[in-house]
Amino acid sequence: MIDIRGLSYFVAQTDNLAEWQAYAQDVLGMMVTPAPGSGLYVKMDERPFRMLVIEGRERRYVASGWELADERAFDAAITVLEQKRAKWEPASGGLCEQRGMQAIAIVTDPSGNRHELGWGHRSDCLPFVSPQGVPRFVTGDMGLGHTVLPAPNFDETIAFHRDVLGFGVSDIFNFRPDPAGPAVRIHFLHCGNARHHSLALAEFPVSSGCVHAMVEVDSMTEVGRAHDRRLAHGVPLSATLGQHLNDKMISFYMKTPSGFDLEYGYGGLQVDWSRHAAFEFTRVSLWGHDFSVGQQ
Ligand SMILES: Cc1ccc(O)c(O)c1CC[C@@H]1C(=O)CC[C@]2(C)C(=O)CC[C@@H]12
Ligand SMILES: [Fe+2]
Repeated sequence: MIDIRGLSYFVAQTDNLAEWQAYAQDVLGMMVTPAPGSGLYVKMDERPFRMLVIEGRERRYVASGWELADERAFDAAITVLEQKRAKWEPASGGLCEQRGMQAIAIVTDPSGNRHELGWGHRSDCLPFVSPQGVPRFVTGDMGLGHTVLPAPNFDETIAFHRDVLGFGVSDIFNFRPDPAGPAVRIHFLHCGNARHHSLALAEFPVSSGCVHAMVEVDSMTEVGRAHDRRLAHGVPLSATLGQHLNDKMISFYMKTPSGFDLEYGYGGLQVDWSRHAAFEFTRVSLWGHDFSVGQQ
């Protein structure tokens, strides 16, 4: 079984790096440095980056970077990919250099999402000093947060993530955009850390390549302060403040310059997986999270 430790980083693309730089610094409260070669490193903890923004014509999500413990775990992952006859490709030296990893195996899931499995992140451990005074983001061994990816080819995509990549199902939601109409499935998946979900798969296509990515702060005050900055900088709101039923996260959603949403939250559940039983929940949130604001 592949033993993924957490969401290490994601890669987003834009035709306007300056816009992403201002968004990261002024709204998210994160640090920005040039990435090796080209692009931007967005830093939110002691690692050099957790988001890599590259330049390209389309504004979109490019890839999810998943962390393996060490070279032995990486070799074991390759063995599993071979055994399960999953197509994979080694990343070039240049790509590993830009991602700051020792080695990366690139896989594409059955819905076309790109995943980079890597080991040995490079770090100078320089402290995170937020330009907006955000004390800290909740990362460490729980990874950068979570990502929600489109999975129109749902059954095969879930099977790939469970049986090949080794994710476990945390819980499931059957979303009915029209209460009388058919449900679209959203499954929440965990890996080798306590975060309730590092990945969710949603049974619909998304042109930007991602439904949303989530970052977590350690106080409600910081969610409120981020919301003030969103408003001050005119960033469109995608869902109002609310609290999820499954992971108890209190969050709001806003647009990123790459076309997908970013969830900015506090208080996500940390789970002891040996005691957890997966369940189906029937409401998005305990309170709030009006997604209709994003449609206006
Ligand atoms: C339901 C849920 C639980 C925990 C989360 O971190 C989380 O993001 C969600 C919401 C998932 C989902 C979404 O992100 C896009 C818009 C969706 C499809 C809705 O309109 C309701 C559920 C939403
Ligand atoms: Fe989320």
